[in-house]
Amino acid sequence: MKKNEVYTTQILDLTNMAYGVARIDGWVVFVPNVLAQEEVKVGITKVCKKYAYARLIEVIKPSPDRIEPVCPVAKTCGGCQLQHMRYPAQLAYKQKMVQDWMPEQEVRYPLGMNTPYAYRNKAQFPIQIHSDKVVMGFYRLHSNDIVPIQRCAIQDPVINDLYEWFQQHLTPRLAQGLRHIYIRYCSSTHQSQIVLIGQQKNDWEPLVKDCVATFDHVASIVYNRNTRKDNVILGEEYEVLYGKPYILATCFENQVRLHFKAFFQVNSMQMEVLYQQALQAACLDPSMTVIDLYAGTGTIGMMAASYVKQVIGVEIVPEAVENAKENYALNDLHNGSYYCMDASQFAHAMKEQKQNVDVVFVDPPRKGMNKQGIEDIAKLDPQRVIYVSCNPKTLARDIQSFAQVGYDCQYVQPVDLFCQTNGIECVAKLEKID
Ligand SMILES: C[S@@+](CC[C@H](N)C(=O)[O-])C[C@H]1O[C@@H](n2cnc3c(N)ncnc32)[C@H](O)[C@@H]1O
Repeated sequence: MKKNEVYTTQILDLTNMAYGVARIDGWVVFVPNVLAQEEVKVGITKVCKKYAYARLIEVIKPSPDRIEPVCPVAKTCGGCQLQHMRYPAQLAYKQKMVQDWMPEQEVRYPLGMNTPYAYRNKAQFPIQIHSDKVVMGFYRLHSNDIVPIQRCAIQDPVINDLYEWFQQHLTPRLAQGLRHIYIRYCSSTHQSQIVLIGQQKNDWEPLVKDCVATFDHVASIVYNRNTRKDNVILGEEYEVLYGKPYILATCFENQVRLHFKAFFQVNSMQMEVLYQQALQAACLDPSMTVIDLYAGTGTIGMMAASYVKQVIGVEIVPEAVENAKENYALNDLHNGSYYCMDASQFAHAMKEQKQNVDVVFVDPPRKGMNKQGIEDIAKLDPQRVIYVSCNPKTLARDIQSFAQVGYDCQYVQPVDLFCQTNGIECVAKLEKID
């Protein structure tokens, strides 16, 4: 098999990265933008030792699940892998993907959105200067080239408006040294935040004034200095150019003070569906002590706080911990204490104190938990662990580790927070084996 060769083939299946799988002359070939059972014409783009990649040239026999993507750059932009698939088929695909990672678990049908577009409350647009022109957009799949999009179909329209405004107003002089513009918008409070990320601060005062005068929802503009050479987007130092370093969001009836460095689910509507599932699985009562590990700004803990005796929260980002403490006060909740610490180390230290714990919520980043942390949680002897995860692969691994220390997974409920993409959130209910 050689690069640029053209083949007609059948797509057998989709991988969890939403690549179609074909078998051509004994080679496994991965093709984006196709669906299972389709007959397609493809061109080979890369040949590795045992497999190859190809691009779609033509769909000869389309799947009944194929639709025309809403976005004109869906095929080239790396953001959405599934825009060409009907939404019910996306949900079925995600259920199968989660089930494939954990064949022995009960994986329920994913809870999806009625309108699976315009949901994202946060965007990070890379910026480059080419031939004295500012280029903003999203990265092309597996590349650092920017696809200069017009409006993104999964972003909140307010973020698209801000993005268009910056496209028009950022001159090469003002964009000098900038790497990203990060925009967050909370529709429930109608507040947006803009973070200019780069290596140098430019004369942005007129731009800031103009932006604030144009959009009544802009509540915060921040310069974040990032001189790192890797692909971590945010740096440590920052300077507030307008407003505060945080904006206000909501989670259920609670107000959430949200620092730009603090995590917040990117789909606010489905975040509440997800947390409702976590709450339901937790079966809380007023005598209980609950731990909220990987707590962010305290959103899960605050939701639980009114049902239990006390909540103890742990989070590693200091600004998020500060927000969590402020958020309890803001919402007149008095039974939460939050600590800035590594979650596993906290579980270890708590075990020494022999404190009674009834339910543990864990919501780690994509890499999941470590075995020691899981063992230490088990030594706290909670009745149940509610595991919220954005990565079914590490969730499957950690469910097995919990099983080894006496916790049985009762079910896994996927919730679609990332419509049109191959991402999925899950809630797993783990119960102590008596
Ligand atoms: C998926 S987010 C969940 C946040 C929060 N539960 C929410 O829903 O908004 C994971 C959080 O874990 C935090 N984190 C990452 N590594 C950590 C660690 N080793 N110990 C404690 N928190 C950590 C991150 O800063 C982030 O806030």
